[in-house]
Amino acid sequence: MSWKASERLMDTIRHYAKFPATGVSLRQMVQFGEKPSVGTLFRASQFLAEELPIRLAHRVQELDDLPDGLNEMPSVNKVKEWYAQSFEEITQLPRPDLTKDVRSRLMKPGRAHGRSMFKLSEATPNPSIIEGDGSGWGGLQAGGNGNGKTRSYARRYFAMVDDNGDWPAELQLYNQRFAQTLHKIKRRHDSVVTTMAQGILEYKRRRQRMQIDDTIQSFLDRFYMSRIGIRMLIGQHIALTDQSHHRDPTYVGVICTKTNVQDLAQEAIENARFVCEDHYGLFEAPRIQLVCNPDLNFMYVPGHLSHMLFETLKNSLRAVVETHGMDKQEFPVTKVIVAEGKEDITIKVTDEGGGIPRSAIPLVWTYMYTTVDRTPNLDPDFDKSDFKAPMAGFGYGLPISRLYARYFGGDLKLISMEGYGTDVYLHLNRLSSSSEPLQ
Ligand SMILES: Nc1ncnc2c1ncn2[C@@H]1O[C@H](COP(=O)(O)OP(=O)(O)OP(=O)(O)O)[C@@H](O)[C@H]1O
Repeated sequence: MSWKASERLMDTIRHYAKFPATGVSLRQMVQFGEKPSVGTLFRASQFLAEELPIRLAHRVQELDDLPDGLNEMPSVNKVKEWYAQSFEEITQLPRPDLTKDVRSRLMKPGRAHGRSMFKLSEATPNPSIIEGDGSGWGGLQAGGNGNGKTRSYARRYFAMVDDNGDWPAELQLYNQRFAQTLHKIKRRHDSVVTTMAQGILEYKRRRQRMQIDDTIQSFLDRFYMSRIGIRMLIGQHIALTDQSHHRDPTYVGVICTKTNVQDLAQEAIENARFVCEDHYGLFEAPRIQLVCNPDLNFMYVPGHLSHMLFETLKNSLRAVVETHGMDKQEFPVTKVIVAEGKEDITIKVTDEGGGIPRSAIPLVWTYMYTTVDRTPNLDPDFDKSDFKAPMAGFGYGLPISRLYARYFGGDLKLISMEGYGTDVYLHLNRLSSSSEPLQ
């Protein structure tokens, strides 16, 4: 790798890291509707052009400050450079000069077409931003065309703007270029989880540690949670910008306003059983029974839900096969029960896979805890797609799934009866107005 962060860039990063991140709720993310206008997208780009560097800067700083030599591990450094490089790409992207007229149109609220708008909570005001330079851009950027003065109106994620009349071509062009940059960044960060895992392995080997301590555990929780948020905002923005092909009208970006739980659960069951058959060379994987109202729909990110279900089901199937023996004719059936409440949709996965000893329960939430004998090779290409995983092996399945659940205000809980089986409760918050958890 030839790219290296300069001291000047690191200074800018340290400056951005002083600002708090601004949370965005699922509800705010869907306010764009199916096809946002050029002006509305441009406003979102303005917000992200500041918000993403702030979030990236926090991570660079935190990676830099990791204790006990963890910050010196080659893979940890590699991840840090990716964050710094992405920071630079966003902050250096040339921005269009806006005429006074365009600026005021961008500031004028538009009308929602025939539908009532959700009431929006204000974004966290940024104390370091001074009102009034009129450039239409916030003033955080030290490089690029930032002129040193600042204003605050751009610090809002969703704002429907006045769309009467055409927007100048530069706006559209900028939106496209911004989305392309985000796309490149998203790809760069595809293998962050495995590369960080590699970094932790390097550290464990160097320090001869069996487990990671609480500081590192909570760092990883924060780090991966932040990654989910960054990828959510990036993925959402790319999907909203790309309006070239006809999309399902129930989708707003990567959010589906009518995520059908039964369909998704059925698909996750099939995938987990397939992986299980493949891994153990079974003619037929243990069966899984699904109890779910077929009409149950709610607003969620299908990709996240698939991931959580697939991970927990895989764990159950593995436990069932390993407890009862691979050559067993008939395995006990794992049950998936979906309950619909006003607040939560809860999915319970009940298996008869022998459970987990009580002393090991806290460990299942730690990164790198697994009962797989040999952790598979950490192939950097392994998680090129966000939601693919082998049968088992890194000890990331449960902690990462819990982060996905918590990201939108839900949770993941596990209760075991050692000697019998395990119940996993996946709570999904259906109100979805909770803001992102930011540390
Ligand atoms: N349903 C279950 N029954 C019994 N043990 C389980 C169950 N779910 C998880 N475990 C235990 O918890 C450990 C950690 O699970 P986790 O999903 O985090 O990692 P993993 O499955 O080992 O690897 P991967 O990162 O590929 O998911 C497993 O290795 C297993 O020992």
